[in-house]
Amino acid sequence: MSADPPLVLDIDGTLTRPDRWGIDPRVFDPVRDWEAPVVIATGKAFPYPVALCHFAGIPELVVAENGGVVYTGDDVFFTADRAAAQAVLEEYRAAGYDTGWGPENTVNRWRETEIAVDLEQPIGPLRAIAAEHGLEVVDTGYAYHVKDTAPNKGDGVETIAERVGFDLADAVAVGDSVNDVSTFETVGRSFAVKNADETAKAAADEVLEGAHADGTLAVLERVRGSG
Ligand SMILES: O=C(O)COP(=O)(O)O
Ligand SMILES: [Mg+2]
Repeated sequence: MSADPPLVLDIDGTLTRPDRWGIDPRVFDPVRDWEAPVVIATGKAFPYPVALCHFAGIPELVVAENGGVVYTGDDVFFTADRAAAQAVLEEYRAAGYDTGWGPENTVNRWRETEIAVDLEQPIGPLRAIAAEHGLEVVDTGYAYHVKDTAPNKGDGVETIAERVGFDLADAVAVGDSVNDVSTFETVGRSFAVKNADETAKAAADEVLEGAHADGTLAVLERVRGSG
């Protein structure tokens, strides 16, 4: 029997339940039993994917903060710092807005290279202030990410592949939004779940019939043993 291909999985919209929030519990078993590296590549802050790997019982191979933080299991790489995004937030606040997460939010508490803003907040002034600072705002459908333009998930996945020693051409990625496009461009086979945004759908090799974890689980079943 041939080996499983290396996997690159996004979290929100990809491993989640059809009602958007929370990991679909059905993904834990196939991910834990996967006989190849599984990389979690997310826009969420570093502790979230680390905890997901921990509780799933798999090695911690993590691209967090849209590529701002990369963890190979041995080394942590930071490809941006938070200062510029923090300055954008201060200016956004001075203009009368805020992140929308509340005063003691856990969304940004451990975020080291970018700032996330709730989708309910006005994006116009956020984009304008970010642009003045040379930063971009990425809308994942789950948050606005104020970030340096350089980091992306795909480069992070490449760093992990080099360190762990797998071939990117063999890897399979599943994702749902614009922040997964760089991943899709980096791996051999890419899949967008049905709920994916138009940018992710256009970049993927294939758009799945299943939404959220339904789509992802179907891919896992299909590519298992095909590596
Ligand atoms: O943090 C977000 O906005 C989305 O997270 P994701 O990249 O895991 O989908
Ligand atoms: Mg996502």
